[in-house]
Amino acid sequence: MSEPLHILHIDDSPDHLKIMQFMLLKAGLAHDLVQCKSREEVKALLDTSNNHFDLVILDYQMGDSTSEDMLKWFEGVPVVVATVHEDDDLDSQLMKKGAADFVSKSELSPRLLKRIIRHALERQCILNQFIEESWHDPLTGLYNRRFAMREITRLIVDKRRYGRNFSLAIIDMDDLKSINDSLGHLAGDKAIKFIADAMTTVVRSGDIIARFGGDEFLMIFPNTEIADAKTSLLRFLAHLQDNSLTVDGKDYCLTASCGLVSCGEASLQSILERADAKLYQAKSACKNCVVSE
Ligand SMILES: Nc1nc2c(ncn2[C@@H]2O[C@H](COP(=O)(O)OP(=O)(O)OP(=O)(O)O)[C@@H](O)[C@H]2O)c(=O)[nH]1
Repeated sequence: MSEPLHILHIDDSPDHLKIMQFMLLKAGLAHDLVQCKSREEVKALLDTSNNHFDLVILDYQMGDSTSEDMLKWFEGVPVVVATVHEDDDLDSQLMKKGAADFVSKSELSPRLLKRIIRHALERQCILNQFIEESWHDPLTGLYNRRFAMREITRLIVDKRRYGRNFSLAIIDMDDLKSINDSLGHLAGDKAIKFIADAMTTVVRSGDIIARFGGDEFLMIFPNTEIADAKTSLLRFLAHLQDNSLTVDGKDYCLTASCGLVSCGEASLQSILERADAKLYQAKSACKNCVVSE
């Protein structure tokens, strides 16, 4: 647990805001505290700044409605729900919806608060490790297809909201089957890893590389026009030409084919279909090339 902790406390009662401030002080955890009185204040805070919080303490009853919907607003951050309700089922109901813990305001003490915060942070740390692993491909260490789909969907929303263009390429290794057949499956795995490392070497920070499946990869270029994305892909192919894979003391030159598209107002499905069509052209032409729209 790295301190000071950045804690966001949300409660519509001025008294409870003061009590929580006091409890946190007495709990003796080094922290800085941001407090919000309404969901509008929270929204504005999350929209306008680059705030990252380590922990959120959320009042269950906000005005006439409950704050259950707000549990989704803090992905990857533990949310402890505090309430005056004495409902035996409410805690498990809230945990199922993503709350890290639940505390009754009438039972709250600095000691209990400190324990709840520590446990919530430790559990979140373990959970985040699992989440991180679930986004990665074990062979290459690259992001996996599931992560890539989520990122593309996020970029499509960004494009609609802010007009930011992005480019995307599907990359398919050339002739992996013949490597598998002649050198064995382990050498094929080594070749896949070699291609993945080459991609990692040439991309700019901020670009996203994922293993799409088998010997196919995705390169996603946020805020990038197609000409710049093409330059990165050509750099990648040149890197493959200049560096060879060594298996049993022999060097092998690997190549790949790339289908590149610019992603304007389009759906995930149509972006992938268009990129796949360009990849097909690259494979049909001569392989070891980039075909773009
Ligand atoms: N070693 C290894 N091989 C894989 C893996 N995933 C898929 N493959 C193999 O990769 C090959 C991909 O075949 P294709 O893409 O159809 O053919 P290719 O030989 O790469 O030829 P082109 O794509 O036409 O250049 C198949 O033989 C798969 O069995 C993997 O994780 N490891």
